[in-house]
Amino acid sequence: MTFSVAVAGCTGYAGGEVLRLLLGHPEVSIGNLTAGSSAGTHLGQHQPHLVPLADREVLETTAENLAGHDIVFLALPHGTSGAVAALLPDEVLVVDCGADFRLADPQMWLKYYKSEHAGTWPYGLPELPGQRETLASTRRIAVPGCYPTTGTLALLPALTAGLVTGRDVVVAAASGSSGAGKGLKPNLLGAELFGSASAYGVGGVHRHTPELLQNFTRLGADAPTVSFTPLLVPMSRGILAVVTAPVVDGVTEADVRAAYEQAYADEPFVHVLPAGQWPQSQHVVGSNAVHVNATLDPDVGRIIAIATLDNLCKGTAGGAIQSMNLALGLPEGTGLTSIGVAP
Ligand SMILES: NC(=O)C1=CN([C@@H]2O[C@H](COP(=O)(O)OP(=O)(O)OC[C@H]3O[C@@H](n4cnc5c(N)ncnc54)[C@H](OP(=O)(O)O)[C@@H]3O)[C@@H](O)[C@H]2O)C=CC1
Ligand SMILES: CC(=O)N[C@@H](CCC(=O)OP(=O)(O)O)C(=O)O
Repeated sequence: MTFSVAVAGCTGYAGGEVLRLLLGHPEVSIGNLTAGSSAGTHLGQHQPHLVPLADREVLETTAENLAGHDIVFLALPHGTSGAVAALLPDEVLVVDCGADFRLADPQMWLKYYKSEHAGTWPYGLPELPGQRETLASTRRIAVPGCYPTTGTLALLPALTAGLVTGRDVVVAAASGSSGAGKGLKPNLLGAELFGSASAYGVGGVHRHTPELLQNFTRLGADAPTVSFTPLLVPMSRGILAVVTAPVVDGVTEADVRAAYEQAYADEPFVHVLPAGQWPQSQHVVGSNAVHVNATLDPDVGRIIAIATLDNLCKGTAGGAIQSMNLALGLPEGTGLTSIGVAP
């Protein structure tokens, strides 16, 4: 049996990557494709790389067009998914790539998104303790933001092993421009982007800050604090996060090494690099892999953890399909690869 899938937001970067991966997934068949103002056009005009789907008509995003499928992916702008999801039957597996259902605290939603909170769904990060069991029995999945996935997986072993408390965490993460979606933003025009690196969302205002804190709490931190600064760098895909945090007294380099190797020993997509080798975004492009490494800076008593992933793959569509597989009872890695493209 194959599962039929509809994709809303098929003309965007996230929707396009969902479709690229679904085309290689042996257990699904691709049904209706919908978007917003592009309705009535053909997918090939927007996603020329998805050749087998080039002649598909892009439909309007309505309940009727999304009905009759086993699975619906929503790859729509923030604040759009809630209304669409409300129209879908409970038995349909709905996977939201947007932020609408990620946060548990409505006050945090209001503070960072400045709109009404749509609700909270199971979080699509299987690497969190106990999360595979939760995902296995759900019909609603909130796919994490790309920075929170990277920052959380960078610090997870240190938090779960009790090497850090989760206070005074600093995350600086550089993203490729596809993270911003297809819509042009002033700081993303070609002349400003290429040949230049820049910071944005500075001063604790980026909406992924509460998502990082929510994840750190989930990993055992008591009242965590984080200073998160996103950076835009001239590459199309990829995120590289540098995460530092004070270690508790007595933690050694050997403790750090052991914590990372143990935490990820059985993870299919998270790879701890050999000691002294540091993640590079190029190595995970096109794959669902996360490359991680960590060390101790003894002079300042801080752990330095570095992680990289492809923002459109493990950071969005790949992570979404990994969680989908769990919810469908399929092997978790179906249709996904941990092998990147290099150089
Ligand atoms: N890019 C990334 O790395 C990541 C993105 N995400 C999330 O995925 C979602 C999509 O992001 P992304 O693909 O980057 O964005 P894009 O701007 O590239 O694509 C947006 C998509 O939504 C459609 N759309 C826009 N407005 C509406 C509407 N009112 N009704 C129906 N469809 C609409 C667009 O269709 P049309 O062509 O008709 O305008 C397009 O298909 C966002 O919530 C984003 O946060 C999550 C993690 C990472
Ligand atoms: C470079 C860039 O602009 N990145 C996006 C993050 C994209 C993402 O993963 O997050 P959401 O799903 O929450 O949109 C940003 O900072 O808004």
